Amino acid sequence: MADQPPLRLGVNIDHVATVRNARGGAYPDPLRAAKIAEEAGADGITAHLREDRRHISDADIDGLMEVLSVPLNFEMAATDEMQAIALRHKPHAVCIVPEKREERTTEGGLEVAKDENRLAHFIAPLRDAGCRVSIFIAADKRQIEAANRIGAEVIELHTGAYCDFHAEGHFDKRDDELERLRDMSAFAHSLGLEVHAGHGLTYDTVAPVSALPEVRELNIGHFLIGEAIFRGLEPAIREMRNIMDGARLGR
Ligand SMILES: CC(=O)[C@@H](O)[C@H](O)COP(=O)(O)O
Ligand SMILES: NCC(=O)COP(=O)(O)O
Repeated sequence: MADQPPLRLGVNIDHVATVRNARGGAYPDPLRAAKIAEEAGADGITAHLREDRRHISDADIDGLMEVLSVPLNFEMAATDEMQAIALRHKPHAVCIVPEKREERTTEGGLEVAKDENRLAHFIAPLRDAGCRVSIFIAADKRQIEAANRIGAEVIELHTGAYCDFHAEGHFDKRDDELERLRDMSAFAHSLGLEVHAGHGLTYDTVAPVSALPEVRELNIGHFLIGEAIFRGLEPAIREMRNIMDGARLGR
């Protein structure tokens, strides 16, 4: 275990903006949260500029590009509007995610296999602009193969079902999902893809995913922002970092 490559933590600050937008003001500031996350050991910051701007705003992305000392992973839907914003900023990374206005949070992964030709043309200029392109998908062989064919360098496996089964106490189904994540991360790695994972991860669910040898980065947000209410953002992130590192080292 000890010779595994380091596991990066991307802290998603979307839901600092959710709290800010609840009152329509400027507090709490997602940029301040991002700087605290940097101090706490985040290897990157993730922000999802949704079409409906329910949390992260265009100004937040402008500000993050100005103030961050760690890479920005810009999550976006595969739309012309978002592509233009990404090409204007040229963030370190873009992650293409599915989006439905009526959803409460990201449901499922991007259906790459049904939209290969359009997505291949959509991500090409992003890669040409130097952005590392990631595709947010379910742990599904067909989607992984399609993501590889369209030229993505990275896939991010959706861990929502694994986390939900854990929270609901359906531990057999949880373990089946974890097995799927294990198999599909190894399969994606065998194709030469870099493997990330995220969505719904908590202190109780992060260790087994951290121990998957091919996983290089975890993106975690909602739980950390919630936990920050009780213990502060820096301690919340440091605890997540400790659990990830311990699992990686087989402790
Ligand atoms: C793609 C993903 O899993 C997260 O970035 C998630 O999108 C956070 O934003 P929402 O909670 O608005 O879905
Ligand atoms: N891509 C996953 C992410 O950025 C954070 O998801 P969550 O921890 O907020 O569910």
